[in-house]
Amino acid sequence: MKISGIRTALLKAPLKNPFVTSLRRVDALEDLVVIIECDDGSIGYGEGAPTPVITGETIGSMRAAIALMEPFLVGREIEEFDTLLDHVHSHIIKNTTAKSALEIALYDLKAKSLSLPLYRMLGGEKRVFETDLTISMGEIDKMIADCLDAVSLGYNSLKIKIGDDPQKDIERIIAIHEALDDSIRLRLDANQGWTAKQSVELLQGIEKRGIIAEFIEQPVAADDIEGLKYIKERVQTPLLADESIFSLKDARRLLELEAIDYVNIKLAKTGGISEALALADLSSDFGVKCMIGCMLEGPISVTAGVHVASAKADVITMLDLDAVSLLASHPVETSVQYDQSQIALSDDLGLGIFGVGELQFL
Ligand SMILES: C[C@H](N)C(=O)N[C@@H](CCC(=O)O)C(=O)O
Ligand SMILES: [Mg+2]
Repeated sequence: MKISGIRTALLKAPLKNPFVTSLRRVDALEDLVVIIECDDGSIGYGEGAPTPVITGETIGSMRAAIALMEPFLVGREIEEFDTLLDHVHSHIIKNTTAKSALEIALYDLKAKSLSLPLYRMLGGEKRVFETDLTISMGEIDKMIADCLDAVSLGYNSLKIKIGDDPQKDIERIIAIHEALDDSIRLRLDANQGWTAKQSVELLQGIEKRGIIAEFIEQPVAADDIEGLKYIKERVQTPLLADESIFSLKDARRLLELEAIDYVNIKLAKTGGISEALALADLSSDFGVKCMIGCMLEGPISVTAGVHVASAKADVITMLDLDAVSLLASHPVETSVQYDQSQIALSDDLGLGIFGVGELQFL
């Protein structure tokens, strides 16, 4: 099974609602699909959504990074899998979403070459997973209405985007907590919006009112490691690192410092599946559980995340793989079922992606 070509295409999809965090507002999904073709007709699908404010990438930079790696991959056999992964990672630093998109397509092909669903190749099982749903940051009434809608659709965990204004954030959390049944788990994501002091004041404030969220995600700037430690020592709410952890080195530092309670693994940050698996193993060695998350991205890369969740189900105990549910429609044909909070893996080979509809090839 020899790689005969690599093509990239733009995937554009409308959202049900604008996606708003403290870092950015997005009105429609635009990401990059990677299609690796082999001489026997096999196709591997990959995908990645550039998130300039988090990974520093754009569609243009992803295309350029993939073009740089292409000559090292085309003409090689899928059976040389480890060498292929090595090429993805060794010719350029950073560019993690581009690397992830390529890796996902290579893993899809490798699993197909073994006639296995990807999760089986990775040692996982066919399972149904439960994801949360993200509630975009906005006015309190709208956020409450969005939360109630999500609950009526069966979501048990809501990820509340905050972080633009600590005072307003307290009001949002209190109002949302009051509006919901206690059984609904609240995950708070400030996307780096607060200082360490503000985080402690705010979290202690809501804790005094009896509100203990499932976790607070990335309250402070990505490089504010001392800030994370300062918060962890002063609040009861568990602390989850997102933008602070891309690599194993990032994670090891935070885990050794005991500065966090949970790790958010995203393929777009780790540079794909291989490092995501290693990050789950490293966290497990430290006795720390993980969430697998996603950017605002499409069904191919989110599905890759579900396979990883299956492979590392002992340590990946939480899913934030809601990006497919945030889309109003998309052209990807997949046998992995996305039904609101429920995501069900299938028996199909590789990722379980059959086609990508009409895409704009670049
Ligand atoms: C979509 C997912 N639930 C999410 O919130 N992901 C990111 C934000 C990514 C983006 O801006 O595209 C997160 O911070 O966890
Ligand atoms: Mg986050």
